Amino acid sequence: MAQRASLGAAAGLAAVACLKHGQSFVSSQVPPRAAFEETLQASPAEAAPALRGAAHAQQPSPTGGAAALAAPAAAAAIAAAVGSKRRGRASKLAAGQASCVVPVHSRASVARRALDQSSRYADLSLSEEDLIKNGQHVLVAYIMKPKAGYDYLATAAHFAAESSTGTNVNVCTTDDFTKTVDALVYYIDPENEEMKIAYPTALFDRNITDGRAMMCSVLTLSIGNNQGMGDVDYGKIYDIYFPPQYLRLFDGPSCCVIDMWRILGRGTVGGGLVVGTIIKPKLGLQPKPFGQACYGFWQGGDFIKNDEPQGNQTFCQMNECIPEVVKAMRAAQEETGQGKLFSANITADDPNEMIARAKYILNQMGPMAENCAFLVDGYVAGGTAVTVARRNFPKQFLHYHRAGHGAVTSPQTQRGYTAFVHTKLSRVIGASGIHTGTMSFGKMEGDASDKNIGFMLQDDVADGPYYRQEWEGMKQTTPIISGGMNALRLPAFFENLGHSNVILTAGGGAFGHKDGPKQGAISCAQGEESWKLWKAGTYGDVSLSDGVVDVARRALDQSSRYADLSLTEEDLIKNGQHVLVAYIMKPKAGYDYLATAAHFAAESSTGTNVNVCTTDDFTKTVDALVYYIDPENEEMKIAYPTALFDRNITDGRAMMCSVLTLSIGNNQGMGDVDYGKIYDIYFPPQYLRLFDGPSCCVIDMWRILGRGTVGGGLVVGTIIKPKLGLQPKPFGQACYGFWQGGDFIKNDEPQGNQTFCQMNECIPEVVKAMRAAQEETGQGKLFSANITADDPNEMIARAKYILNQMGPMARIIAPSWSTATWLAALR
Ligand SMILES: O=C(COP(=O)(O)O)[C@H](O)[C@H](O)COP(=O)(O)O
Ligand SMILES: [Mg+2]
Repeated sequence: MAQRASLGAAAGLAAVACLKHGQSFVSSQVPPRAAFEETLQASPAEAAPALRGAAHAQQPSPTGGAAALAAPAAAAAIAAAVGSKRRGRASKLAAGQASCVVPVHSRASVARRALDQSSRYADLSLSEEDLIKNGQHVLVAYIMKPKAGYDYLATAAHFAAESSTGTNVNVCTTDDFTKTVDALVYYIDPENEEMKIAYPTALFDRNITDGRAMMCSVLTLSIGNNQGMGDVDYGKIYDIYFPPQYLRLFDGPSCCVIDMWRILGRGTVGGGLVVGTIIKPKLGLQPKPFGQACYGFWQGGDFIKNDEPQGNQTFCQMNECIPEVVKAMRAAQEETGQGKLFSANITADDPNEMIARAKYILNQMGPMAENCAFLVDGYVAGGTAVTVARRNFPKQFLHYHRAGHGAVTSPQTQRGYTAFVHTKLSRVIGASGIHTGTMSFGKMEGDASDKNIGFMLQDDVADGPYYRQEWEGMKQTTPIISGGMNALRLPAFFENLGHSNVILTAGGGAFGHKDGPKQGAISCAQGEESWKLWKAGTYGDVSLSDGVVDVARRALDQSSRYADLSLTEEDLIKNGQHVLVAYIMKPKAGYDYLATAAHFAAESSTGTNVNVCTTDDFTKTVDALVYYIDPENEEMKIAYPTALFDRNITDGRAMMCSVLTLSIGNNQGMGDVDYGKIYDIYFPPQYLRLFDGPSCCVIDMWRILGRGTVGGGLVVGTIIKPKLGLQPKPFGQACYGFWQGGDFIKNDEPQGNQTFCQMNECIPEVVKAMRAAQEETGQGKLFSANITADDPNEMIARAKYILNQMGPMARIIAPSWSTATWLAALR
């Protein structure tokens, strides 16, 4: 115990030595090895065993007592913070869990106090006009608020530092080059919480395979670690500007609504509304009724999409369902004499599965392949999944469904980015169409001013809330309007937008129509027609929206179907057929708790906001069920039958994106839900085993480090700093320096193949450093190389290149992966 306390004191002291007065722990001229020695000399003797391989004379420090337990105290503070986020729900914790919270000693101020870096990371004399004219920066406008007591400019500068080349302290490895790629705060308005940052485009990672840009790198910096900084209360992106030169390094869309118009025989200009639906029920149709539902709608409508969770569920496997769709399409085309369109969901965790699905579907479609779009759940599966579709199937319309986006875009959250930003990014990465909600005319969250989203997606020059974007000929991404839409709501929607050249997907609006889907489809086409007639003055002075919006938002009470409070958790767990999810959920003011919970479960499984004519007895066997509510503590628990979740066609295995699409998908933007957040999720063992789980862990590291396989203790690691801005040689030197005393180095999360530090020069330096350090210390060394990219082929190319360079040391490489959208989804 005494030994532990003294080590704790040492660690605390080391931290103080490094962070005191916000100074670097050494001057930047001192080489890393000497720097390390100097730090050690400032630490008490007990520090030596903790810092492997270093044996130097140590002097006891007079501040040792005060700094003691700094590290455990920090851990306690984190535990306390997590606890406080759960707002007093500690009573629900098992007694044993609560005991892990230890008393908080005075510490946080040292750990959290940020260096004022405004002299380096802010330049308020820069003009936006010049930045745009020079075309070398991505500009990002945030609403940002520092935590109480923090200075606005200093916090903004810390934000820019953490989002580019810095951290919360100065680091000895920073050189003159580094500073040339600093992100700079160029505007602040503390009163309105506005902050603008200019990111040099050189900061962003570029493919080794084709030199093109990747959105994950833009996100990793602009909305990465800055989302969890201790001195920032919140920071959310409201606009983002891409200089045209850099914009052109992204794929952009390859198809859009114009291709649909052509297939529908409407020419290529102003083809008007593509009348579409979503097969409802959302889940729970078997192949035959699924095909019948398609056939019914195509009697009157143009376009059908898989609802976003529909894929290869055990009860509706693709190899039975797609042939039914093809049959229905063929028949409908023959009978109506018109082209028909189908958007098939190919989302999966594994890109190979996505490609297998797409190929299978195109193959089944045969000569109708052009009539087939591919749907990707682009928020939960991330930009990588979108890129799989964009790059492997550029001839197919790429349908971006955004289920789950509300977790970061909702006006209820002050972090993340807005729906405007999310949809704008989708055009950059190549979506042909993306859901844009209904701009307040349907059931989901939204606002009439969201029509700006439509303009940014479709026009060649458009104004965002802060920036004017020139797209310079990049194709449009067509808005897909969806969420509680029906014929009655369309005219006011079009009037607000100013045109009807968009795609409609009305699920409940078609299958909830009292005369069935054919009439539902025809009524939507009439919605467009009647708006045109109204505009022409045919109906005189009549309001388009009176009495309509209210109906759109009022949810049906579905609690008799989607809630069963008599179910016990014990039995659900014993039966092993359900994934159980515990939420903190609050309905909007005026909504009943149980009814909203049931609507939440409906939207997350087999239902929507209205009853649909296609629901059958089988459907109800896979309903998600609310089995527990505690309105006072805002607690709700839902049991999801495992049969609801999509399974690979290639190997029958499970995929996490499907779990997320249902459990934290559209329910994140419902008009009657104030907020809903997952606090726990339980997987029954049978289903859990359908996931891959880890293949390696710290045990492998211990083995490589020569510590056996049990209780090998701390792997002492670092992150190469500066975060960005090191060129290959100094990068290798930084590695060499740390490996003199430590075990493990990771690429900082945005480091990849920046133009100033390309992989084919940097990795050889790392290999050289590793070889030397291993020889000199006689110990194994570990490196975690960042292989993140939008394109999985790029990821594989990186991994192969790195392994190849490592040669016999390949076993000690850990690929590191950081897709910001995934992290956001899981947050
Ligand atoms: O299934 C639906 C709508 O069904 P229905 O027509 O029955 O309401 C879509 O997934 C949501 O519109 C997505 O929302 P958004 O478009 O806002 O992303
Ligand atoms: Mg849907």
